[in-house]
Amino acid sequence: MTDKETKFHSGFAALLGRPNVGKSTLMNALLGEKISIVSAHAQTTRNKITGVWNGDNAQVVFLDTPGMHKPQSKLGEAIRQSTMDALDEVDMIVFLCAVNDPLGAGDRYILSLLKDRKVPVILALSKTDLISKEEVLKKIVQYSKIYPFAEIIPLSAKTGENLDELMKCVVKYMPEGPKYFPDDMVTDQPERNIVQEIVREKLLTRTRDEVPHAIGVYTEEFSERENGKVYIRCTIYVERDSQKRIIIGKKGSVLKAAGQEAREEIQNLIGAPVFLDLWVKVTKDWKNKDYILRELGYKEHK
Ligand SMILES: Nc1nc2c(ncn2[C@@H]2O[C@H](COP(=O)(O)OP(=O)(O)OP(=O)(O)O)[C@@H](O)[C@H]2O)c(=O)[nH]1
Repeated sequence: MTDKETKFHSGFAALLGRPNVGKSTLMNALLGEKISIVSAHAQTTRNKITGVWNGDNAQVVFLDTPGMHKPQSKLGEAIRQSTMDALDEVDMIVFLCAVNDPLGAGDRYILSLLKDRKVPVILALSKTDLISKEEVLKKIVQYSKIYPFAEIIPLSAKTGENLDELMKCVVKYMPEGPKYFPDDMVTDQPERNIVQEIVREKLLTRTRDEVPHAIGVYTEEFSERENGKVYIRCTIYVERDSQKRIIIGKKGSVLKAAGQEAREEIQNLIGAPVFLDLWVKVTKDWKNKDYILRELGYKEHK
């Protein structure tokens, strides 16, 4: 074996893209485990989630970033800032676009944020299963004209097409380095955050038309009880009384069904029986309240 083959490569890769292009789906396909929430609804990924990919002689730590867009509120600003901070720490960027979306102002905005950064950017053109090969080729040409991408890889997280190719490419740009995390660790996201994301996903899938983006979930307590059960209490923040009524539903039906589904998923994840206690709290304009942003992990505690 030559020296080159035995060297270990490792580093950090940020996954970027407009909302709904399939970042979470790709992450899950690459890592083979549900670590970040997937929903047909845009803007569901709020926290910076780290996934760890292990290959032969290589390890890649992914930072799954929230959908990037021009900030409209303090929450939006905090999300964008945390994304930009993450970009200064990575070894490379994977910019994900859906081939069936027209190349638009949103993509150009993200690329304008990337242009001053020194790290290579790979363009991953996702959802190739949705259009013909000829159309995919046209897209590749179109994108190659607007940014000096290090590589362009068409892929589908649904069918698995070119996922190996993507990882080969990512590894190629990783510097020599240590194994940062043990093999069996897929994410370093604390269980509390995963719980929040699951509860939020279950509520959003039931209420997305009525309360889009108005829900924030915070895990107040996560403790193991003597009887072996895990007690979890979450507060669900909404902005108005009317939204609280929607979240709770007739005779508590919405909250109950969402809670039951979330509980089952959390149980599977942590492998212990769970008691999930959900409380809904109306906090006007919670998206602009600094203290709640801090609680939700978007700003440092002072
Ligand atoms: N046909 C097809 N659909 C896909 C593919 N990847 C993702 N999707 C679908 O696209 C939608 C959005 O996927 P997500 O993974 O939630 O997107 P995201 O970029 O993480 O979204 P945000 O969290 O809002 O930033 C879901 O309905 C997925 O099932 C793909 O390769 N092919």
